[in-house]
Order: sequence, then C-alpha cells, then structure tokens
Amino acid sequence: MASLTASHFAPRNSYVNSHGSETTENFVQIGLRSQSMTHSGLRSLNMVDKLQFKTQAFARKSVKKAYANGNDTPGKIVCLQGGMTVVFVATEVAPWSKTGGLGDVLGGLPPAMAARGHRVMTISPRFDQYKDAWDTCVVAQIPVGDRVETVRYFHCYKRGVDRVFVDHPMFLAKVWGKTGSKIYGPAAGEDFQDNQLRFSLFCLAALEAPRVLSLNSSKHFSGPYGEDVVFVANDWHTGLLPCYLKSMYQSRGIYMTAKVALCIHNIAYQGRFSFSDFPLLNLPDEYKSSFDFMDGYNKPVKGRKINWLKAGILEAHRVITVSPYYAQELVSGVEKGVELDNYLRTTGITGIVNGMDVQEWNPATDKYLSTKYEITTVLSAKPLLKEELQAEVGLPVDRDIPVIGFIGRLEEQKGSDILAAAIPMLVKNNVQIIVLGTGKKYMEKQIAELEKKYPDKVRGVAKFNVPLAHMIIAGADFMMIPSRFEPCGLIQLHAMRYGTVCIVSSTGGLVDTVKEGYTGFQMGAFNVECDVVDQVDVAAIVETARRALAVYGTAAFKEMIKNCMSQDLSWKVRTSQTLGEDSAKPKCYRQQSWNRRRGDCSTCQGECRHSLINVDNT
Ligand SMILES: Nc1ncnc2c1ncn2[C@@H]1O[C@H](COP(=O)(O)OP(=O)(O)O[C@H]2O[C@H](CO)[C@@H](O)[C@H](O)[C@H]2O)[C@@H](O)[C@H]1O
Repeated sequence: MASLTASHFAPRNSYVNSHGSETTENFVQIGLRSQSMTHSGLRSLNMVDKLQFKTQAFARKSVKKAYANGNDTPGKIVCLQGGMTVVFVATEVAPWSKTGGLGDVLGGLPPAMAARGHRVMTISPRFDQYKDAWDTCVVAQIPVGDRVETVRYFHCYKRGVDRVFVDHPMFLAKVWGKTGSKIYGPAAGEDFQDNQLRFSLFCLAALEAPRVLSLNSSKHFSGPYGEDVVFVANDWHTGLLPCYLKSMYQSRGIYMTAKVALCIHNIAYQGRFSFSDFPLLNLPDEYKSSFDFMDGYNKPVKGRKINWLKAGILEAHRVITVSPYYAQELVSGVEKGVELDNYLRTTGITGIVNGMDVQEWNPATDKYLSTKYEITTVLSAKPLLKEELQAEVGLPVDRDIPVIGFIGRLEEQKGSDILAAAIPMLVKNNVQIIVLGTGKKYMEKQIAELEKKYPDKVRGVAKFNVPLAHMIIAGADFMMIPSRFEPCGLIQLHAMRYGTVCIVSSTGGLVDTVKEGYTGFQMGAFNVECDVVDQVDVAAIVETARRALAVYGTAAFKEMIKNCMSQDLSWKVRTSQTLGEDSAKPKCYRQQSWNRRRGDCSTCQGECRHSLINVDNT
C-alpha cells in the first residue's frame, strides 16, 4: 500500500521538497493544563516544570480565582508570577497569514495562553505590509547559507499576545499577501527553490527575538523576554529551531534553561531535501545523523536525504501533536507515521486535542452573517442563513432541501476526490452539496464538472473565500469531512459551534471530537492510500449521508444541533478537559474494541476518545 509520504500532497507544505507548515498548540495546552489543578496535569508537565513552573500552587490558585470571576482576557486576569514565557514559532499566524488550520491555531491558542497569565509571543514571517504591525527598528544579523542577512522585527500587541513579524525580502518580496499559496511556493503544489534558506533564516531570527526585542505593550510584563523561554516550534519549517538552540546558543552559554516543544500538525509534510544540502544549514557535522534519511522516492533527489522534521523530532525536548488519536496513529506504523513512526516511538509523543478560536467563530457576533444566532435561536436562524447561502452560490433557494457543505484544500488528505466520486450517488437524494476549496487543479476540475452535470444540486467554488466559509458553516445543515487522515481538524469544531452536524471519517481528531449519533455521524476509517479512490469509502460516504439525511428535520436532528452547540470547544475548556477530569477516566490506549462505524470503543463506551494518549517513553 502506498504510504502517505508519496508525493501526493500539495504545495503549501509541498511535499518531498519543502512542505507544510502549521501551528503550535499542544505544548501550550500542556502549559495551560499545568494550571488546571489536576494531578495528572502536573504529572504530564514534567518537561515544563523543569522550565518555569516554580510556583505552581500560586498559579493554579490565581487562575482558578480569575476564571471564577469570569475573567478571560489578559487585561483582567491575575498576573501569574509562576507563569511561563512562551514563544510560538510558525510560518502562519491568522489573521495575518493563513493557508489552513496552522494559522487558525496560532491565531487562537496564544491569546488563550496569555489569558492564563503566561507571557506569550508569536513569531512569523512578515509576508505582507500588515497595517497594524509597526517597525520596532530592531535589526539582527543572521547567518544564512554562506552569507549574513539583516532582518527587521515588526510588532503589534493583540489580545494579550506580542505578535512579532520577521521582515526580510525572502518573505515579503515573494509573497505580498496573507492567504496565497505563495507562502511556500510560486503556485499551489510548488516550492520556492530557496525554502531551506528562508526557513533557516526564520528559525534563527525567531531565536534572536526574545533576546533583542524590548516589548512594553503589556500591563503585566515588560522588557526583553530573556532566556528562560519555552519555544513552541510548529511543523517541519521550524525543525531547525532546537538544533540551532543547542549548536549556536547553548554551546555559548546562552538560553541554558530554554526548551523546545515541537508540535506536529501534519506529518505528511516533512521537509525532505538532498543530503548534499546539509552544509547550507550551518550546523555542525554531529547533527547530520539527526537529519539523515533514506526513502524510496525520487523527489527531490533519489536516495539519501536530509529530513527537517525528523531532526526536529529528535532534537526537541518534547514532541506533541494535535489530538490523542492522531498521536496513536503516528506511532502505529509506517503508513500513518509516514516513515517517522519509529523515531516517534523512541521519543514519545503527546496528543492533545485542538481548541478553536471562539471569538473569530461565534454565530452570535459573526460579521459575515446577516442573522446572528445562538443556541436558543438556531432553529429559526439557520433556515434564513441557508436561503442566503443558496442564493449566494446560485442554487435553488429552498429551506426544506438539506444542504451538505465541504470546506478544505482539494487534495488527497481531505478526501475531496472520494467525495467527488460519491456525489453522483449522493445527488439521487433530496440534497444540495456545496464545495469550497482550492488545491490540485485536477480536483478543482472534478468539482467544476460535477457542478455542470448537476446544476441544481452541486456548487463548487475554487477560491479561498473566508466570508463564504462562514456562510457555509452557518447555512449548511451538514458538514462533510471525508479525510483520509486528519490530525485534528478545525472545520468540525467550527461547524459544531454553529449547530451544523458533521459527517466525518473516523481518523485523528475527528474521532476525538465527533460523537456518533450525538454530535455527528462517523463513516469509519478510510483507506489512506492516496493514489486510489477506494469504492468502500465511496460507499461509506453515500451510506452515512443517507443515514444523516434520514434524520434531517426530525426531533432527533434538532437535539443533535443543540448537542453540538452546547459544547465548549474553546482552548480554555479543551485544555482543562484533556488534562483534567478526563485523564482520570479509564483509558483504552489501543482501542482494540474500536467500532469504526459507530465511532466509539465498546470497552470504554467512548470515554477513551477523550483521554490523554501519552505515548511517552521518556
Ligand atoms: N477555500 C477556503 N476558503 C476559506 N477558508 C478555508 C478554505 N479552505 C480551508 N479554509 C479554512 O482553513 C482552515 C482549515 O482547517 P483544517 O483543520 O482543515 O486545517 P489544515 O488541514 O490546514 O491543518 C492542519 O493543522 C490543523 C491545526 O492543527 C489540524 O486541525 C489539521 O488536522 C491539520 O491537517 C479552516 O479554518 C477553514 O475554514
């Protein structure tokens, strides 16, 4: 069976050449949880506590008090003397830069951390002239390849977080914009030739920032961040960060207490390059073995390679990922671990489910919706929003026709090709299907052809369109998420918050967050082979959609809408859930009795899906 490594994945994280990027989060969650007043939380903190958690009791008490008082903004919160200094490093930070979920997480998690009393910075490239970020006039000289480059730091302070942007022509001159695929390459699926130099420069600039910037926007903190820092690196682009920390700083007595947590948002993108490129990275030879990698692919060169993500995994102090079930999948074997499973089994990996940004995604205040709503008004608001959505995309306007939405990159991970194969059968039902996504050209074409064939039933919008994404999330009755694999997935969280019932494949975070018959419908795990569309999976989509459509409009469906909306899916609650009471419940780490259709485990009656899977050998 072809592994997920094959060059199936598109651009933004291109694949065997340069690759995806995303966020940071789990580690933060660890930090959050560390204050969540549970034993297990503190236990799983063992890395963090070595860093800065010197006054845990005080911190826990203060946070408890702050939340008891309803405080959730940094302006109001008690300043925690025992809090951490956390620096998130990622190529995307919404709303300034975003091609997918990485940007979302970097947008939402840091403010949640700050609200807990931590001092929090994010660092990302300055891809555009962001109107709210000012030139600090601080520059740094950064060795990159065989030359030295000057970077400038731009800054703004939002929701308690120092947002820092690294300015250099390798970012801004190439991209000029926040959502284009040009963050990683000139077009979808292509990488910039100099991506290794770009992200090497970015990692070093990120390591300099906490030392050279003196930031004073916060009421609670001022001056440089200093050296007692927890860096949260995200995905392969930041895999060099722990290597540089050790080789260029700690070897000189700097950052001696600093640590790096590496968060994997998507292991399919690893940053594999020719082995002969190693000297470009300015690392001592002793690091070669951490990068050394053999695979059977010819991209970008045949044979021996360097692998940035592998090095990040081996050199970071801790490895985390975005859901417990994905953590399990990553260590389960070569297919889902994409040839890094054996290293992860050695280092250990902790999975903590993502939260979502409940400010950006709030049906009660959503600026893209003409009708705002919450749980008590959802049943009257949704039909209106559905009609608007139908009119917007040019489908027949009829509130009684159930609408299924799909939002995501059109590529194998997201299973848009499986959905396309299922659509001719799906449209035999009384249903409309709206697909919003960009990605591989042949998949965009597939959707366009289906639209031509079924003009009254199918719409495909091949654009990155945030307002329309909000309209679909609110106006659709169901959200279809047929991913071959899904580390966590944010679409289903957004959808549930808006009372839109999800139909999901049983993988990664979709297993952890969508409960069969209660908040959605599970389709079972799909074949991860990317170069085939498995007819069993097509049938699973058709059969599950039929099951969901049969419930549409019934009292049970209304109940599901309410179940979805009554969950708190924010970062705040996520963190306390995962490290809090759920970690005390019985766990089924292997989920041997997993029922792929029902989406739960008969041994634990589903409880295992909320447990913290800590595959930790350290
Ligand atoms: N055409 C379009 N127009 C407008 N908006 C669009 C869009 N296509 C996608 N989006 C938006 O981009 C985000 C995608 O979120 P996903 O969780 O699917 O992320 P992705 O796969 O990129 O991220 C990876 O990282 C995240 C974060 O850890 C994991 O949840 C996920 O499983 C992993 O694959 C959503 O906010 C969605 O609305």
